[in-house]
Amino acid sequence: MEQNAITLNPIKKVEGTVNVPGSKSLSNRALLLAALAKGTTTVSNLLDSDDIRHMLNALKLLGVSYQLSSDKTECRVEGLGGAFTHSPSKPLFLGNAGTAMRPLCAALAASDVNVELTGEPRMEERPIGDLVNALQEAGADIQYRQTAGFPPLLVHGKPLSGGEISVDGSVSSQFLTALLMAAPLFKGNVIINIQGQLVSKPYIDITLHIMKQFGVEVINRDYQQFFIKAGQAYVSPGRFMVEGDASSASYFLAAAAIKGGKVTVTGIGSNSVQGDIRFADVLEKMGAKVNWQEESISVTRGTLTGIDMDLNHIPDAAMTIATTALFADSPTTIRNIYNWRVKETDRLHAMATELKKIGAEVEEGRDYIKVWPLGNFVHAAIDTYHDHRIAMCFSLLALNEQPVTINDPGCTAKTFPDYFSRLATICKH
Ligand SMILES: O=C(O)C1=C[C@@H](OP(=O)(O)O)[C@@H](O)[C@H](O)C1
Ligand SMILES: C=C(OP(=O)(O)O)C(=O)O
Repeated sequence: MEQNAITLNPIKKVEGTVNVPGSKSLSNRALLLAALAKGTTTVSNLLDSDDIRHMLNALKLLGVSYQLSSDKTECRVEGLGGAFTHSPSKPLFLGNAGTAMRPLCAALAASDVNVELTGEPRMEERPIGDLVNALQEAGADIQYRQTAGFPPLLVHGKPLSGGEISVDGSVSSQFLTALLMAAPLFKGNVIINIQGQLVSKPYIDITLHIMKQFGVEVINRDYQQFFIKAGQAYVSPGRFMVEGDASSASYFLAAAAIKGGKVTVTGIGSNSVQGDIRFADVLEKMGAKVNWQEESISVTRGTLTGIDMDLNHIPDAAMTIATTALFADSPTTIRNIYNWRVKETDRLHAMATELKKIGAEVEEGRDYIKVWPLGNFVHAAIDTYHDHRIAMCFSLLALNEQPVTINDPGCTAKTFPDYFSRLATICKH
């Protein structure tokens, strides 16, 4: 259900500290590996949001036992000690959570279960064919319920023997992540060869990092080939602490770069395994002052200058640059972001459309966006296309002299349900 629009009044200054909620990428990976591991895992600082709820609901239907704390940020998962064994009584509804759909598809294909994977209408437009092809090459039985290459899927899981498989990495890194996380369920050695140019590469580092925490080693041959030796199994690390979400941090850091005051985000810092912390380097390049601590990042304002950069390595946080660019003194070009088009919405088109509404000059290319600085903002109602990041990026427009209206602000529930109230804690009007 859509929420009423909110209007943010012009913000004069931002100042303060925000503790960002747990990382979506780490929360869903941790829950899945905890379910497959031997032993009990306590996942701490779990994100409480729609994407995580979909993973938790799916695990419950798959017969995984867990206890969730009353504030839903800690989960004690009883590991199965191997593949799933229980076929759910109804389809697993995974909303629009790529980090649930893709990894569950691979893990279930290698488990002795029959299951249907469904999602929101947009999920039925988000590609999964490259992952299904790779799994079918490994002997998996997966069928498309409606349209070839897209969910919903019927997975007739069975033990898979392993061997050499290839996956195209040029649409989403989540396909490779899914194969890597499922590989220890295969009986033999697994060799994964990458075809095409691997996108969103740092998310693979998150995957390898967490697999290691759960006791599985992957040999990474320069992101071209991955080798997972047979006989490895996930073992609970006891407790897994989820770091703060680096993409969620980007909005507060950008606000400081535009109109600080000093803003500090805690729960994430120089120690992070998430590629999206490199967003702070981009802000620095634009002219903001960035201070790194092991568990926090602080930003203060600078005179912002436009940049021309390939931001394929930070696809989610790169959206924040597209609205920050309005406040710079020269144009900004964000390159190599074709896969913005296959996420929560066609983000390249949506960003360009909404930026134009507030009077900005924008060029939308096949795989890039160019944004010119804006002097006179026009008050507009921003459509959010069920995309949490559009809502959060465009909230930054209130750092000018005009208000901004955000339609359906509740869409931030995908990864950051209380985003607007946390933003309010650092705003001075
Ligand atoms: O593996 C992950 O946790 C993610 C990978 C990225 O997707 P792509 O690999 O599809 O770019 C990112 O956009 C998404 O929000 C989370
Ligand atoms: C692309 C995103 O989500 P998903 O995990 O569904 O791919 C995102 O959070 O920006």
